[in-house]
Amino acid sequence: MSAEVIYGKQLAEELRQEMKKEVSELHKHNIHPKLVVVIIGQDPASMSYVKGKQRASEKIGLDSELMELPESTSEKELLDLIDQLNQDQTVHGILVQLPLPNHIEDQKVIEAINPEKDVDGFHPINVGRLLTGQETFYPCTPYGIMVMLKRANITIEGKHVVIIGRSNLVGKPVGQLLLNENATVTHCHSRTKNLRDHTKQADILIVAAGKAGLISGDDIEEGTIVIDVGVNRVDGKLTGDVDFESASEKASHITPVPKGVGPMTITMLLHNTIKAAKRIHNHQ
Ligand SMILES: Nc1nc(=O)c2c([nH]1)NC[C@@H]1CN(c3ccc(C(=O)N[C@@H](CCC(=O)O)C(=O)O)cc3)C=[N+]21
Repeated sequence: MSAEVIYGKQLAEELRQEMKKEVSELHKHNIHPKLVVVIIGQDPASMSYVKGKQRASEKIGLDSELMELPESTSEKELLDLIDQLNQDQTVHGILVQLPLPNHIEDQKVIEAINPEKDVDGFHPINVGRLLTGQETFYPCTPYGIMVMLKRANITIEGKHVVIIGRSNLVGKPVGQLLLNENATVTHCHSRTKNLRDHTKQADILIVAAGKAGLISGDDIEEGTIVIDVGVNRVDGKLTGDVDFESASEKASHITPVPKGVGPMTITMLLHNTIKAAKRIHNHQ
């Protein structure tokens, strides 16, 4: 079997066209959704992601501001800035690019963001809402994965989904979203024994481990749906966690890297920013 490739990039473009129309409608009601992205330091990979977010925001007509702060920024300075952005009526979404330098505690920064402006969906309030099945900002990568599965007409209810990875950003929340939609979810991670025994049982395999080449065709059964969330740089090239060539011979569906999950992550960030603006302005 040769897998159907699910191109997040293509779906992302469709969705962004719709969002562009929605933003111009909001402008007519004097609502100008605005995203502020804060980046500390100059890590080249992080810089390239935030530039991508910036470009995508502008393309659909969002107001967007990139705040580039030096590596030497103190935790207090960052928290003060967040406080300012929380109070700024013109700002609807705040994203602080992770990872942060070692002298700043990620969780402290995440908790400082007003949950109503938390377009990443990382604030404990929003995490708790997701856990209890309430309406909230869903983290962008997990949300993007759900939209991709739906648009590919993949049924989630009753499926056995195996997730490799348990980060707060991807592994845990994607498991929660899938559980909320009645999947049976298994989480594997770095201490899991006999990983292949688990991956072979997956109807849907989500790989978010951050290890290039972790999964190959030998690790899955025929007909598995494979979602590759890896963003690894190997010899300067972006590659996922899955060996695409061997896995696509057995999978029924597979996402590539690049052009797979990544563009959907950015798209859901745009979606969350529009949603934040509508909520703050009490618009429908
Ligand atoms: N607060 C926070 N929120 C995040 O959502 C967040 C973060 N920090 N830190 C880093 C990770 C990583 N991430 C990506 C987003 C888009 C692509 C993406 O669009 N990738 C393109 C290619 C981009 C390229 O070639 O460089 C693709 O896969 O086709 C990748 C990675 C968001 N993250």
